[in-house]
Amino acid sequence: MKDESPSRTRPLPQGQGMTPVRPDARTLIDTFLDPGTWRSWDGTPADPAAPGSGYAEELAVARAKTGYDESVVSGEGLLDGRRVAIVACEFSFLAGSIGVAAAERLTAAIERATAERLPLLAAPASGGTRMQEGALAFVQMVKITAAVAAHRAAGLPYIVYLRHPTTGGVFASWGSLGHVTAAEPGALIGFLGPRVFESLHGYPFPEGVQVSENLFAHGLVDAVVSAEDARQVAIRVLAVLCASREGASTRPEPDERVQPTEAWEAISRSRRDDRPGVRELLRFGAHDVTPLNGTGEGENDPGLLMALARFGAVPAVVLGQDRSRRQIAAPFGPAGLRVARRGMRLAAELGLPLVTVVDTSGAALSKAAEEGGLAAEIARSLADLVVLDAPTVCLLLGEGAGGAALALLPADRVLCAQHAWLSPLPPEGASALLYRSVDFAPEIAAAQGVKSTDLRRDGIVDRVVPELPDAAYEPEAFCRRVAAALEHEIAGLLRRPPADRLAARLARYRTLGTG
Ligand SMILES: CC(C)(COP(=O)(O)OP(=O)(O)OC[C@H]1O[C@@H](n2cnc3c(N)ncnc32)[C@H](O)[C@@H]1OP(=O)(O)O)[C@@H](O)C(=O)NCCC(=O)NCCSC(=O)CC(=O)O
Repeated sequence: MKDESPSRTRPLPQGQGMTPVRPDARTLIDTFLDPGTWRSWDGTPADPAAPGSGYAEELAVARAKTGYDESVVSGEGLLDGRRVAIVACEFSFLAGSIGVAAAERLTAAIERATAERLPLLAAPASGGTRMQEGALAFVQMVKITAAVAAHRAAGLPYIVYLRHPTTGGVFASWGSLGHVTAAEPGALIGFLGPRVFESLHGYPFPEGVQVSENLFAHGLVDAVVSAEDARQVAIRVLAVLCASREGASTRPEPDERVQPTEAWEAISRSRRDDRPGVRELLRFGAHDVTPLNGTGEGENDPGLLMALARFGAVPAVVLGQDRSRRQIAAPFGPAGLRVARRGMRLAAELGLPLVTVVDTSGAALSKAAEEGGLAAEIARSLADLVVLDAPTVCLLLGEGAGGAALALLPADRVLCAQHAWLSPLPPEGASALLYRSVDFAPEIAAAQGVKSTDLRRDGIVDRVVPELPDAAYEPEAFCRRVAAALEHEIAGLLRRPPADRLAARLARYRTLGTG
């Protein structure tokens, strides 16, 4: 569709910095899609205004002024060669507000995307419910939400790019339901519009709250990116979310005999500062990596890295305890587990394999962690994982101390790096518990069967990935070896019927130690 609109861009409101312009809906769509591939799905919208009314006049003026026939645009195109559906608001048309006709256009487009099994991209920018249409407009958010929920329930991706400004019922419905959500830099994103707030209360809404960057800081959006970068994010995300779940056959499992190591030596090696962690695993062993941010519900934890990625051909949601953040952040706590549980839901909903990476010296032990529900969150994580409706692989990568490790353990297949370990407490803690002294940690570690080969012997681990002779000496090669093992395991799981996979997982944990 060729754009004839006179309002291709809009100036930013006062006080929003120096960025001079924001793209209108069609410019945004042109930025997103491959050139020349856009096809509109829009028919002539119904006219909700009584002829001769003030509202009819406003609609006529908006149409003449903007070149748009309604506040939303819908259609399809190619994104890096992949067919996608797209819906976007045009703010210059009555503030991108949603009345019955706009809601109908949105809902029909979402339903068509679902019927044609297309990934859906949404780019709202709106003052919310159209005030001229009142309560009937207000309840339209329900049908839009129902359509989004059905799209997601069909296992289809929904990606949201929040633009300046997104407020009210739009933010509180289809703007906040993305599997992945990005926001425009410096954009005003909030529930109640600040102008309305000030008029109602007589003082301004606090500055710096309803802005993309603050939403990111609170784990409410995954990224703050320009429209050009949002295109690249969407391409990478869809490369993972739409990747084949067939489980292409990989090379046969290599014979990975490992040299036996003393437990204490393994523990010492696992604690080296230069040992590769989940970040190095993703850098050297994965591609199409997109970090996700926070719970989407107002919490974040720098100790938990969540990302979409591919290992070779296979896609995955990766949830990893991030050793690189230990020095600068509080230890992994209940918020980290809530972030992890978002990743689990994402995997289950989209049928994506899940990879958990255990590398923790123990959970946060603090007032905040206790009051934040650490134990309950470990329990919920265990409960979610053990019955998760997705192929799951756990990688014990380094330290594996206590409930924080256990919370990410249950999986169809469990891999363990040669010098990784799993223990109910850090060995020093176990020594203190039994002997009121930390001095017996090496002996206790040896006796508790915490090292990789012991874990494999006991059926807790399926496969040990060698370190030659230590992951810290060969980080790149080690990470590639681990990634190849992950790809192999995931591909194998994808080839199994889901019901068999789940039954085998439950049987494994039912019989551990007794079988
Ligand atoms: C979105 C904004 C921050 C944009 O500020 P700007 O300074 O850029 O623009 P502006 O305020 O001059 O608005 C541009 C024009 O759009 C109109 N306008 C804004 N929002 C509208 C709406 N929802 N319905 C109908 N018209 C609307 C304004 O009156 C103005 O008209 P003119 O140019 O003629 O003067 C602000 O408009 C705002 O705070 N809007 C209210 C947001 C909000 O609280 N929505 C909740 C609605 S109830 C809802 O959605 C349900 C729910 O909350 O669950």
